[in-house]
Amino acid sequence: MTASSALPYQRLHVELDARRYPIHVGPGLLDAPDMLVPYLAGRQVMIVTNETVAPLYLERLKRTLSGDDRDVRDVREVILPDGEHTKTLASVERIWDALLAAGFNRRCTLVALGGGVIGDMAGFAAACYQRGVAFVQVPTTLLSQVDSSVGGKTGVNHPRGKNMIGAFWQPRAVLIDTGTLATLPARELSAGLAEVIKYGLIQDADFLAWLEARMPALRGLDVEALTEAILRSCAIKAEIVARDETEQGQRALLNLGHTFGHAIEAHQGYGNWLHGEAVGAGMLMAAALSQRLGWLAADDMARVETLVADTGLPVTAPAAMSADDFLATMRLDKKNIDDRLRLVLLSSLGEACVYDDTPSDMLESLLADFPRA
Ligand SMILES: NC(=O)c1ccc[n+]([C@@H]2O[C@H](COP(=O)([O-])OP(=O)(O)OC[C@H]3O[C@@H](n4cnc5c(N)ncnc54)[C@H](O)[C@@H]3O)[C@@H](O)[C@H]2O)c1
Ligand SMILES: O=C(O)C(=O)C[C@@H](O)[C@H](O)[C@H](O)COP(=O)(O)O
Ligand SMILES: [Zn+2]
Repeated sequence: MTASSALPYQRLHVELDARRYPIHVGPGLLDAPDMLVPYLAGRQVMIVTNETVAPLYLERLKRTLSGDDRDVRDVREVILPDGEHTKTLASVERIWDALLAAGFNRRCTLVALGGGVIGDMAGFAAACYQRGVAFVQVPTTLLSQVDSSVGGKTGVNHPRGKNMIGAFWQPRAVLIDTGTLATLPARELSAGLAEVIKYGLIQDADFLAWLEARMPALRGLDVEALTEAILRSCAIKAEIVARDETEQGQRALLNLGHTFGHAIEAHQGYGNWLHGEAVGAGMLMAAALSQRLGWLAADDMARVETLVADTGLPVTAPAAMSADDFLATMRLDKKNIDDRLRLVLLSSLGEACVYDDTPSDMLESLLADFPRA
């Protein structure tokens, strides 16, 4: 971070009937037992992390969770390999194996320490272990802080499609220590900013304009700008999830750019392209299609292109991917109903819709014409 933060920690809530849970945001929260311990189900705690994040933050979290003489907890860890390609059922089995080896019961809590890959897998492991145990999200990438730690989508990839195996399973709390962003590689920061831009595009034109002005500060790790981006993003996500927890309707708007992006990720074998990068290119494809439908003006399209480029994200699709490659994966997308492709498109900047009537020749020509590199 470029500035040491005088900001206090802040808190939002996800309002899900009786299952309201907090999102704590602030610097140094990894060291704050008050923000974590009240959300544990019992004395058994399994931290799920990976080999990149463990050397950075595991010991601090263990100290915070371990308790004192009066209140001792059994805190274990499972350290998984790193990378999107490891987001598989086999990795989740390693979590279950560790839980059983430790003799953990239904009153245990899983704590996900890491990015979205760890959070999605730990959440899914928690959803299934002994038919469901508590879990807490401690996200350490920008992407996981603004998106994946909130809302309860958990799961793993399948070679044929992204997040194809999973469950909705909400965390008991989300603890966002903004200090962890200091160690995040610049490329991962840009990937996280893709999901931040998404919120502006789908429902907040003012936020979009703020992002255009503040992108250099965000990429420069300005702590106040990042904190504001996290709070505004989480507020939008929490509000959409509260309206439509299991994606019966409006939650699908959070999928802007993902139908195209998931096709890129699956085609690449979940390597090379980061999720946020694929979403960045996918949002450009969705915007370009919206322009062809006559919904987005050329000036608006240019604003989206400039913002995505200024974020350091790819503005082209992979050279090796044909229109048919895109369509093969897009046909398996979870949003589709019967044979109809449902895409999230932009009705204007700051407003999105789910649309299932795109003329197939228009989509095919967009997929063929979109720039490749
Ligand atoms: N559940 C949801 O709602 C949701 C939403 C968005 C994305 N996702 C999923 O999230 C995943 C992407 O998440 P991601 O972008 O966090 O990727 P990631 O989990 O792979 O993390 C990115 C990289 O950063 C490293 N890292 C994590 N924290 C770090 C830190 N503080 N300092 C240094 N390195 C650190 C990780 O080890 C990894 O190498 C995808 O699988 C995507 O499908 C899920
Ligand atoms: O929370 C949601 O809903 C989202 O769609 C957020 C997305 O950013 C995220 O990538 C999510 O995992 C995609 O879900 P999927 O159902 O399309 O696999
Ligand atoms: Zn996403």
